[in-house]
Amino acid sequence: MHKLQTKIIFALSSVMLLLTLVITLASLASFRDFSIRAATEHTRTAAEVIRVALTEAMLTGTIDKRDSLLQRIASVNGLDEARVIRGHQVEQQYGSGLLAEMAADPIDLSVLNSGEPVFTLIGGIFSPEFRATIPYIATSDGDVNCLLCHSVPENTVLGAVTLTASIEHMKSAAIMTVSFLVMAVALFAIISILFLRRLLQPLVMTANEIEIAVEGAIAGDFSHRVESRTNDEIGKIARQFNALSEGITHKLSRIRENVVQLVQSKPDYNGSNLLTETAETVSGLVRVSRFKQAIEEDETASEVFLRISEVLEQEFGIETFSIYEVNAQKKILRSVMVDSVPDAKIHWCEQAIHDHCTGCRAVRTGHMIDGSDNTQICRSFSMEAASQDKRYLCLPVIESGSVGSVVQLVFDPADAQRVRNLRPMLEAYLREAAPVLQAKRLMASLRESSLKDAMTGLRNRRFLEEYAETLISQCKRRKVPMTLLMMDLDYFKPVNDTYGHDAGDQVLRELAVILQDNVRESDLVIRYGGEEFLIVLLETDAEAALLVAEKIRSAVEKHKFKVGGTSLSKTISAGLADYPNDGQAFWQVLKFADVSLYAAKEGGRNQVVRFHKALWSEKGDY
Ligand SMILES: Nc1nc2c(ncn2[C@@H]2O[C@H](COP(=O)(O)OP(=O)(O)OP(=O)(O)O)[C@@H](O)[C@H]2O)c(=O)[nH]1
Repeated sequence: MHKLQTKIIFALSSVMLLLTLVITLASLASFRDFSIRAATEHTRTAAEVIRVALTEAMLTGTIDKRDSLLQRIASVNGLDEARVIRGHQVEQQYGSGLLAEMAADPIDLSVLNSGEPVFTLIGGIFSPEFRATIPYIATSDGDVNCLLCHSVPENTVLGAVTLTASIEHMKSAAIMTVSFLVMAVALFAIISILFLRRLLQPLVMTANEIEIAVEGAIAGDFSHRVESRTNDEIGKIARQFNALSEGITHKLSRIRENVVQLVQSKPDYNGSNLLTETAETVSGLVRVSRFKQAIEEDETASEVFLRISEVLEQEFGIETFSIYEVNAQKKILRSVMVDSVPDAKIHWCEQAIHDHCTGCRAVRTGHMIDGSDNTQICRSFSMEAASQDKRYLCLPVIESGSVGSVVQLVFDPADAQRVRNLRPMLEAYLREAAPVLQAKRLMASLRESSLKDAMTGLRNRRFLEEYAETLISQCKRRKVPMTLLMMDLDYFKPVNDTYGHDAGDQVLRELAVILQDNVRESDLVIRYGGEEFLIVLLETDAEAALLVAEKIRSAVEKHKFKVGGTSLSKTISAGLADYPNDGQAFWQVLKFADVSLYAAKEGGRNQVVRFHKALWSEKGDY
């Protein structure tokens, strides 16, 4: 049975039981009282009858026969015993009389002494009897003057009569009445309980349905409805509960739709808690928004990649992954992160994708590649990883319609479902990252181009201004030399004058290639001015730099510059100075290289001059 119903019926039964008990006790008490009163009256009457009979016997002289008189009276219905005892005065006047007429017990004695009647119940609860011991008091009033026969003062206790009467019939009547009352109360209780059960049924059923519906709601299922059975408050509760459930479902559905739009993928809520899942997705989106704010404030694309790697590791618990950056122009793919290690070698894919980014299926198709069931989907997935039964999921990061980077998750088959579940949220992160990465890359390339000379593709003077101090401090820290080579084409003005400015530009472009080809990749070739070039030879002392300068001079001398339809020979002059021998400050060494170049021009051009103190001493300290 249901708890509420049990409680109410138990309470009602208890009340009924208590009521029965009270009624029974009250009935018994009143029956007892009634029985005593009736018996008292009955015995008083009998006592009076005996007195009159005894007086009559005395007057008619038949007092000797009083014994049989008393026996006859005692046999009257309702009386069990009638016994007369003599008082002390009568005993003195007439002797002690019959044996039965002597005081038999303490009650007799106390009545004879006090002159007060005693009425009491005897015989126990199962066979109750009423005993009355009533005194006969001498009086001159009334029908007969007692004092005529008894020479005693008025009000003397002449004797007493003890009568016992059975009250068994009263007990039976009481039991009958009480039984009837108990049965009536029990009947009333049964009818009340049945009625109450019927009355409680809708309440209990509604409460049960609400309980089931609330349990469902706690588990995220708001589809349960409660039947409205009555038109009273219970029915109203059911209707209002349904309205509440519908309201929540409606609002939750709207929140869910919005969340679906934000995540751009319908989350799989099957068998899961809708409310908890939605709340978790919203929290996830808040984290995505914070992530977006953080990456927008980051300086470089590398920092953004680092944050993506932190999200993968800390939020999604993925420790094995790759992040690739696509260079669409060169069609190469750079590994920016492998298992949280920046700029690590390609590990989870075949190395070939580095030189051919289209080898990566995600780059080629621009779609997510799910290798959680079949690793053969992408041929570039590392054969070694596949042999270890690793699976993968590659998510392209689309920047303005093309793949800018790829995030590859690598996991065990047992983790496949978990990875599938977190995919929508990860995609939300990547969607936020895409425009930011694009902006960072654009900024980087703008910055790069602002530091480059557009015509020759060499670094420009602005670059030098930015990095000069860094170059010197690097050399100082690593205790390595550095030589600056200042170069200038000889008689370049006539080229412009004779062949035109475009021809002059072509000569400068070809010269830039010659310069670049004759130095190491780590050296810096800078277009310093119009036809003036600076080469920073890192970790190179002046002796070694002299050889490089000579090699360049010779290469320029041998080169045939294509100008218009014809070819042209040109020479170049160079001046060089080194750190730390010639100067300690970058701009000082540069100045000395320039002074040496001037000396080379002065010395007849097409030559290399190494700085020496004499070139500057006339001009004083730098
Ligand atoms: N076509 C072209 N000419 C340039 C550029 N920058 C500077 N020039 C020219 O380079 C010439 C430099 O001439 P000058 O400084 O007189 O020296 P030069 O004729 O090379 O003779 P020396 O340096 O003394 O051997 C000038 O005519 C400039 O106009 C450029 O970007 N393109």
